[in-house]
Amino acid sequence: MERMESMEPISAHYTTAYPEIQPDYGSTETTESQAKTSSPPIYDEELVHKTILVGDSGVGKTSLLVQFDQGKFIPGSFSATVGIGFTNKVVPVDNVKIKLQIWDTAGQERFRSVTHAYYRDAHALLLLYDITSKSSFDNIRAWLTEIHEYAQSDVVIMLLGNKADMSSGRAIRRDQGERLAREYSVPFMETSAKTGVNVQLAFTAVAKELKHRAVQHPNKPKFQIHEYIEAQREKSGCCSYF
Ligand SMILES: Nc1nc2c(ncn2[C@@H]2O[C@H](COP(=O)(O)OP(=O)(O)OP(=O)(O)O)[C@@H](O)[C@H]2O)c(=O)[nH]1
Repeated sequence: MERMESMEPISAHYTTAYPEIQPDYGSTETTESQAKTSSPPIYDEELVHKTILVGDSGVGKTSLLVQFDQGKFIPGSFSATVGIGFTNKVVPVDNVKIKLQIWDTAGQERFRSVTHAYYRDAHALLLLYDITSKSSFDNIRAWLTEIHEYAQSDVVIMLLGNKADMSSGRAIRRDQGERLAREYSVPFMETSAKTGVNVQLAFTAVAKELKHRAVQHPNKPKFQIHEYIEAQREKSGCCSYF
């Protein structure tokens, strides 16, 4: 297996040095005492949620992250990601700051054993396919098998059909993405790293889910990521969920 130290940084604003962050969602003791007093749970803004972008090479993982981080799309020749690196983003949710540490992985097969090692302590995985690439969609099942093998069972998973702006080259209908997402009970939406459609929504929905998991109050209804996405879909008329 390749050693992480030997890998090149993905870009200037990423770093390959990975400080071992062990997020703490709050001890059981705290949750129990909060339940007894019914006091509202307090979100710890120091929490860092490890979020990983995965999917075949070329589906647009780096582009999605650049669009989310910098609000821009850099067209031109495709340069495959080497290794793995992260960028930190703070997402405001309900007046608190959710810290996402977003890892961009290399989709190429030769890096697969390296990226597996990162799944173990991931809190969220954004799994991408390219709506113009049937093979990237067909490979989603294999990705989900790997995720279930290497990631924690309670990891937040979201399926994204990227390059939604390329309607003329579409190979996968939206309802095919919806059906696959329904089969695996994961939220789904189509995104475009080029136009920015649903890019903020994808990360915000994940941040909201992670926040609610961290402060889940026994007397309060569970946050429904599907309903949240549906509400947003009504506004943008663009995405689906399950
Ligand atoms: N039209 C369009 N092109 C996109 C979109 N997202 C990415 N691309 C293009 O697709 C190509 C691959 O994008 P990347 O972001 O490098 O793909 P990746 O998934 O990070 O690839 P690996 O690093 O090899 O895993 C690039 O030429 C991008 O410009 C999109 O939403 N729309």
